[in-house]
Amino acid sequence: MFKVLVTENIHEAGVALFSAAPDVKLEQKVGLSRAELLEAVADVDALVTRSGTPLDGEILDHARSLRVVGRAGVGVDNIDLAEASRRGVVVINAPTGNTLAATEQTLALMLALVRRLPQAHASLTAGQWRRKDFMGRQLHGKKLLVVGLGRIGSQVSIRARAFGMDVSAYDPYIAPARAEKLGVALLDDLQGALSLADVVTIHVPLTDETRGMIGLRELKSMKAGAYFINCARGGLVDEEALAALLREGRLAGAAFDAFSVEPPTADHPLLAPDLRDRVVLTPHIGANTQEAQSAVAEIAATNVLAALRGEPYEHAVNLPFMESLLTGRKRRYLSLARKLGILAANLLSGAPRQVTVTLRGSLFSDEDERVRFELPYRYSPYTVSFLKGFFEVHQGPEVNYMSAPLLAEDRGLSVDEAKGEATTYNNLIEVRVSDGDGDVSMSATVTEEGKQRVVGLNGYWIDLVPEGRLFLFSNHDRPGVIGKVGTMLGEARVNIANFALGRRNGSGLALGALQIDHDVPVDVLERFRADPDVLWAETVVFAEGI
Ligand SMILES: NC(=O)C1=CN([C@@H]2O[C@H](COP(=O)(O)OP(=O)(O)OC[C@H]3O[C@@H](n4cnc5c(N)ncnc54)[C@H](O)[C@@H]3O)[C@@H](O)[C@H]2O)C=CC1
Ligand SMILES: O=C(O)CCC(=O)C(=O)O
Repeated sequence: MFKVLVTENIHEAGVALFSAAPDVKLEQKVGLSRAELLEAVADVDALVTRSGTPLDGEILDHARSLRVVGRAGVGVDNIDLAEASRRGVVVINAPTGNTLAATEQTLALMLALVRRLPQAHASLTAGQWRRKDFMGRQLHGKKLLVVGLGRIGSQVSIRARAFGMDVSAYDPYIAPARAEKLGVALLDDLQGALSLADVVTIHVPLTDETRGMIGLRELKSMKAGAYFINCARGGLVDEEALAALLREGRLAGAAFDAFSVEPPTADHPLLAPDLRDRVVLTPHIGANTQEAQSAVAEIAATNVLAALRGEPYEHAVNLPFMESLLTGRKRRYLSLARKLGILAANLLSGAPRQVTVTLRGSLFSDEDERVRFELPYRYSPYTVSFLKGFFEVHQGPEVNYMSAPLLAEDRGLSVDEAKGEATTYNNLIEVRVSDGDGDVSMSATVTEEGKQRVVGLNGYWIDLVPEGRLFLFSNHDRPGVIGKVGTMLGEARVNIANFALGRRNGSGLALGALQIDHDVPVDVLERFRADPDVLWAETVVFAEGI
């Protein structure tokens, strides 16, 4: 039975899916204090939230059984993604469900702002009839700047163009072709773009990069008499600076649906009584339509249930890739990369400083492995899998695909990736990892029959099956060493299943790799290491099922 806790009001469409699930025990507790939330999360498998439940490290610490967080909406800035990832908690959002609701709210705010509808309404309902006081501006022919041309920004652009607006956008992360298709001019300089627009609307997520991206400098770059709309997130815009520019009359008006503190306190700069004529403010209701709420709740519930049940699901925001979407062949390489990580962690003597993963061959050239993890962890699945294997040797099996890139970051391990042409093998993964003093290099492939092979180790060509228990050593290439290995293992009653040797011509050194059926006793290993012909020796164990 999965215990699912819903901490906010989500639409009945989502609640019904949980209630109907025979394997779910549903609890809905809305408006919990922090102390109550800490207690309530203790034994839940999944949490479902909207934007009002902050999920930070402390709460995640209390949620010991938590595996999935479902966010019935888009923005996940209320969830500490890194902390969730470190604990192996998958965060799933519902990015498509409320796009049109937020779009329509933006247009509603824009119209309300330029025609001063809330002020006119308030005046009329107060018994006044002041037609000449409510002289507005028309949108037709005006320049609109859309900051963030994603789902909502695109839909806003389409509608603004239908109003006869001249639309441009600032979004360094989208393809120019996309803007072109929308009939939107893509500008690459934010300050310059701001200076041209009559109306600016922002639709970016709140991230470390975007926090405060519209500060005093940016607001001052805006055209005199322009309008600013924020139907995205508080924290993107310096509200204090905006209020000051509105007060000076430099900007004509601002409409906000989201605030840096929600609900905003009475002394919030945009709530100042002298600005009431110039602002339109709504209490974060951009996604509040029946249709959007029903859609996001259903999307979130469906995917949370699938994730709990181990079935394929969509919209995980902190998973570097979906293993189930990779082909069988790619999954063989994924597991091979993890084994290279295990091998490297056993062979490297110091703390890792730098790793380079090079993928060679056509298997790695397509784009279906697009990494969706938050910046700066946009690594290929194979790099992530290598890191997982590497860290699990010393950190234990709880290291997962989400936490592995974070562990690299935490430990100051610099990760580089490269792609290249294949040569001897159709596809090949090469890894070099260094600890500052020395390094370990490996290359590995999967044969046509699907067999994994390590074909290069520290510059030696070798043919090593990375399975079960391995005994690896490097030695002076002199007669008698192989005999000593056989005698030593025989005396310790360790059976040899496979024996691979590599030589580097002219080096006078050789490398041996044996597959063995049992562990080598520690004293036997130490005696072998002490042999003057032996440079180093290690045993490596690959758990079954990797
Ligand atoms: N007021 C409300 O109730 C709602 C607010 N939102 C907010 O709107 C945001 C946008 O939602 P979607 O359009 O669905 O997201 P999206 O992910 O489709 O679009 C975001 C766009 O911002 C761009 N971007 C990221 N960093 C940028 C930067 N530094 N400068 C310029 N562009 C940048 C991205 O490239 C992307 O194209 C959400 O993250 C959420 O915070 C979403 C739904 C409802
Ligand atoms: O879910 C909410 O409470 C608001 C919607 C929103 O801001 C979002 O989806 O990012």
